[in-house]
Amino acid sequence: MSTRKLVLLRHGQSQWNLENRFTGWVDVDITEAGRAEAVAAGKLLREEGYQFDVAYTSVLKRAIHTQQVVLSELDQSWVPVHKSWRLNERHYGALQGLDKAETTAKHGEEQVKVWRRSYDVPPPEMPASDPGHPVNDRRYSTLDAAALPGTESLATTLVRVLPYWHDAIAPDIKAGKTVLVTAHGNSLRALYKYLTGVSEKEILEINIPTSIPLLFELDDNLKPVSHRYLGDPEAAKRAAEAVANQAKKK
Ligand SMILES: O=C(O)[C@@H](CO)OP(=O)(O)O
Repeated sequence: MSTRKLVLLRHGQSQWNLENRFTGWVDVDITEAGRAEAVAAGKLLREEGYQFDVAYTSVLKRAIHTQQVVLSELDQSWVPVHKSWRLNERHYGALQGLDKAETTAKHGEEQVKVWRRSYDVPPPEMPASDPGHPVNDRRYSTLDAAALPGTESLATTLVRVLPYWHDAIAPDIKAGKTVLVTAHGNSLRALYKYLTGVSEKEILEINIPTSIPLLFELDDNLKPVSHRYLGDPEAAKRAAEAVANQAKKK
């Protein structure tokens, strides 16, 4: 049996992470701090000798730019990159743009936790007439409009991530390639749930911090043998807790 390496990486701090707003498919960039986080992730991967053969990302610039910084830091900017909308963040529906703490003050902690972390309850839907709906965005114009969401739960996010996993990412890993996937808090939680098989209840407590590489070692059948954050485990734990607490009332 050989062990295959898959590194999952959430983008560095974005402008709306900084402003504590629900983001979803809104295409905000990383901040200077986010760029520094990406540099740090790249350095860590370089120190540990990672050599990627292929990289995957979403069609949102916070993930794309984070990945470019990481590959540049590794001096592996030549690595082929594939972008897909299927790796986008979970669509946050009508919550996109709202302040997380204000939303909690208005709707209560329990409701906001359900919207943020439950497995199958989607946030309120954004109508297709909203200029922010993906049917009105040129980058998705070649896709079937029926596939474009106005909101998503983690469960429906997983349904659209999985075909890309099976058709593109998994075959590369099976072919022995070392793969980097740079994506988003919830599209990565969907993949995390699929890979680890954690329950719908357990996934509620899983939070993915920005720009800390999460290494999965997989067997020949792509079953995880182990998974862990690279670098200081305590720092990763603290960063994940900070994500969980973002919706706390001020
Ligand atoms: O706003 C978002 O799109 C996500 C990730 O930043 O937020 P949350 O952690 O609340 O799911």
